[in-house]
Amino acid sequence: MTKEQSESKGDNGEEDELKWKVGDRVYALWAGNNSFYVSTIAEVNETEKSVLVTWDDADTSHRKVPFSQVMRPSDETTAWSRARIEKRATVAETKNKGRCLFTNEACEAGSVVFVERPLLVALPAVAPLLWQCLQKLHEAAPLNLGTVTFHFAALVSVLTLEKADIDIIRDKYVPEPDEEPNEDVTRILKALQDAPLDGQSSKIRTLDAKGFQRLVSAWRYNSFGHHKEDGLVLYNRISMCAHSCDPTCCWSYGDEDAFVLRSRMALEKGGELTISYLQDEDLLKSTAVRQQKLLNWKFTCACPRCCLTVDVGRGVRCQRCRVGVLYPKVPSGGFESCKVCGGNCTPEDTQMLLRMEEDYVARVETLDKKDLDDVQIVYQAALDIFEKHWILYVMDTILWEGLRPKNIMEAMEHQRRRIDFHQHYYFRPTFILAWCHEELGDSMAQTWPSRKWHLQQEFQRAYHMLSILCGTTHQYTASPYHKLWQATNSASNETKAA
Ligand SMILES: C[S@@+](CC[C@H](N)C(=O)[O-])C[C@H]1O[C@@H](n2cnc3c(N)ncnc32)[C@H](O)[C@@H]1O
Repeated sequence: MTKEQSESKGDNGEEDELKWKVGDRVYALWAGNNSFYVSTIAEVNETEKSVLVTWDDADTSHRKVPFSQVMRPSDETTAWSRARIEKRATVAETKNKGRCLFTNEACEAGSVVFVERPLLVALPAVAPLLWQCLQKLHEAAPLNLGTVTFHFAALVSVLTLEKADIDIIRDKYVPEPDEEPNEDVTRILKALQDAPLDGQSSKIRTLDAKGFQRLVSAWRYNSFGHHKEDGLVLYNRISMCAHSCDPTCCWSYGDEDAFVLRSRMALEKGGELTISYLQDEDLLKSTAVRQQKLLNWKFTCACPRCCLTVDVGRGVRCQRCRVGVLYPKVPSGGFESCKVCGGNCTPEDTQMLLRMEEDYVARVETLDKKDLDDVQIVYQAALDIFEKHWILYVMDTILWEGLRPKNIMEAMEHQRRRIDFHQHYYFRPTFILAWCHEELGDSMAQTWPSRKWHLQQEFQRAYHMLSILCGTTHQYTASPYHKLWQATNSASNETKAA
């Protein structure tokens, strides 16, 4: 935390130690559970390099906090200078993943690695006429990428950025650096020659097609969808992060679309900083499905989860004893022998099970979420064949959401099964798992309000996970924290010690 305490002085890399003073509002680490809480500095001891804080909840324990465990409220949300980010993380070439990002310091689970401001946020409002023009072209004949956002962002880069920043974008990873302009790029440039673009047309009219193609691909392989609007955001350092299906980092948004990168687990100095290019939901799907999705970025993932030789997210019931669960070996496709009856799947059974799995996957993908009766029929039939399988998780999610307003008891069973599967297949903090616990706590509060220990347990789990994923001060984390507070109905240490 020492580095996070430093005051950033712009991009020249100078950093001064913060001088704390009485009355400063800060986040300080409460030694009761090693989480940060809001407080006010009551005393400063320069000799001991510590402060005495007054916790906002009037708790009187662990008030003495070393400087290294005190942060400004904005440190977790305001973008850091480039120099400060470079001190924290290094880009290095790797054998099989190109340039990747590594931490220069050991990190605790949940600590902020850095906060980066966007290089560019390409939203329709930045160039409305250009946006409309591209939309019209897309409506007339759909662009191959299925959206105008990549072409729009590439053009907005040319319109709004200085050459140095455009060069940064040109340097981003693209699968074919020498790619010739494709039909969409040529068509768009042609159409824009006569379009009214608010006096900015000359920059676009002089843009060469190959350069435009490169920018489109750079945006395609390195940007993030904007979290609120139809548009894209590109970050410089973050775009060096490799993907992993067991990512070492997670992120949330800070001020002005800043990217807050946090370690999801404890990391040693030099450890790789990875994120997931897939949504949390997809991290719970089989290795084959994840790898298929990652082909969008044109690589075959070789992360630790993808290298496992057995896929424990694709369990089937043993056909012989009906008790054991069999998992397929990858990539061969045969099933392991049953750990209960010791039986082996015959080649015919293996073929039959794999075919049924394919059929069910296809069926689940086309389920109408509103038709709960149909979902329940498919679910019940699938339970006869599968156990600890990701398609059951997908149906448990549909049934939890659909049944919740109508039949809370039944819905809760599906929520419990979602938690069980998540913990079985991918036991790391994720927003999905945290919210599963929080929602289950909400349902328990409605159904059995007297079972305090149970509510507390669900809210505590959600709170601790969200503290890692987005920090103790984020609004997402505040939600289970307040529920926990209400459930325990106490303003004492008990609540924080949760
Ligand atoms: C956003 S870029 C990351 C930076 C890139 N490595 C570079 O050299 O600029 C995404 C590309 O990095 C590579 N990459 C990322 N994660 C990978 C992984 N787990 N395995 C193999 N390649 C990966 C792929 O080529 C992917 O399309």
